Amino acid sequence: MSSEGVGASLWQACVDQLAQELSEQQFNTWIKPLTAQVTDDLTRMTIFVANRFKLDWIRAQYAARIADMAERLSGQPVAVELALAPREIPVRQSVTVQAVPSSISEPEPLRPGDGPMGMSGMGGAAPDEPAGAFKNRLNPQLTFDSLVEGSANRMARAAAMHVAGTPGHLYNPLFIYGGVGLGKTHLMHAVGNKLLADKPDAKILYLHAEQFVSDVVKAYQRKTFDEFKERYHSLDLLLIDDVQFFANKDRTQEEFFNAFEALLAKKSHIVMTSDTYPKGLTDIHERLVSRFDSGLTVAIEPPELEMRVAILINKAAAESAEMPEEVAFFVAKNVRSNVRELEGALRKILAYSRFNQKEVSIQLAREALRDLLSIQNRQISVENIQKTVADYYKIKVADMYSKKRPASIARPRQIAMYLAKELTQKSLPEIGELFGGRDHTTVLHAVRKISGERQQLTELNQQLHVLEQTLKG
Ligand SMILES: Nc1ncnc2c1ncn2[C@@H]1O[C@H](COP(=O)(O)OP(=O)(O)OP(=O)(O)O)[C@@H](O)[C@H]1O
Repeated sequence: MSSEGVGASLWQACVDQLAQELSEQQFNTWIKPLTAQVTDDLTRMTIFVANRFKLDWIRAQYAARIADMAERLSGQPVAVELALAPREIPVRQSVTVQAVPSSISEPEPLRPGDGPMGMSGMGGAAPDEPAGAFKNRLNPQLTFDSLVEGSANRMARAAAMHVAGTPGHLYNPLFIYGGVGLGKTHLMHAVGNKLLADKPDAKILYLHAEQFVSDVVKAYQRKTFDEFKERYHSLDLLLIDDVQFFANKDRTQEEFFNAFEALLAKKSHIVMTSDTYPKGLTDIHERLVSRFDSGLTVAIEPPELEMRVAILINKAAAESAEMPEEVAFFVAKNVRSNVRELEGALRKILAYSRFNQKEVSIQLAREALRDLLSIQNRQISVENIQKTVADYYKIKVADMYSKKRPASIARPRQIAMYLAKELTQKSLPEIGELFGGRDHTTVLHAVRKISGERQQLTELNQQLHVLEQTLKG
């Protein structure tokens, strides 16, 4: 075992990466106190933890993630063991965690408020948070300043700024919707943080809809509805994330309706997010849906290329790292789905660069992202999209290139064109060529039509999700 040299720098690279991925509070509570020893051949890493409680927590929440990280950085599997720090308890107890793909190893998410959570620190209260203090659950890092503006979020951002500046007036409630990882949560925290900066006494609460459900359940069990009402109805600003989670929860919906009415009556502001626009929500009472829609409803779209580049450059600068523009373009062209994935790619590149002590370049980005790029190269070709879409809608693959125009064929063809634009790097003329030599304007029309309808038609949106998941494997 060695506590210096290449082993130590592997551990340090993991720590650096966790420092970027976790909130400051999570990092300071859980990761900072750890020490580790790594064998010189980098096959085993032993992490020392102060006590059993912490050991269990690290094992459940971080061990597999660290193993995965170490494997990516060193290019070989690293067995991660956890041990009680010898200082406290002399007998060493250890658990072995093998590096496994992160999709499998990712610990079950906790309910917000139960413990530390992901990067944005949603509801992540450390166990030793003082009892009784009013917790607004805002993450101070998620501000307007750190949110890159682009056409994808311009309207939502402007509305959110307005609400933060003059809450209780226009756009109440503000309903923000869009796909995963596009910055809805960030925007909500930004509203809260700005209002808090302007009015430090304002009573603000950010919470995930699931936390509200769990608060209703607790109030039920403990017969504490008066306290519950007191707490929610007295707020100046309620920020509630992912309200689609209220589906089928009648009592929650009733309590939310009451809180909603009480808050609006006293000119408190409500900001909500969801994965779909209000009328697209399923299993939520009509009276609530119509309330959701009674202020301003705005969408956040996936960021376009230039915005993705700007986000990468900004985030790298926030880490005091160099990100040449050509590298940012390379990454932005390859990671197109959402900002969270873009951040993940950036973290991999920076960790890889630090660990290998190499400057960030396209070549380095290619190496750091090789898994991601090989998945893309392997799986998503226009031919693959055509075949998958044809199978899904039960038409012949040949109809993708044919001139036939009945809707039962033309529509799947347009969907396939849309997916080809979304999921591959082909240009419009190239896609047109692969669809039986069609003009690029035909492809552009299809892309615009399907992406517009996707925002309005829940069923189409769901079908596209299924197709995307299938194609991405
Ligand atoms: N325009 C942007 N500028 C900078 N960072 C952004 C931007 N949009 C999103 N992010 C970052 O991307 C990550 C994902 O964003 P966020 O958690 O707000 O997404 P979301 O839309 O709430 O997703 P979900 O529906 O999965 O909760 C966050 O770290 C956020 O800070």
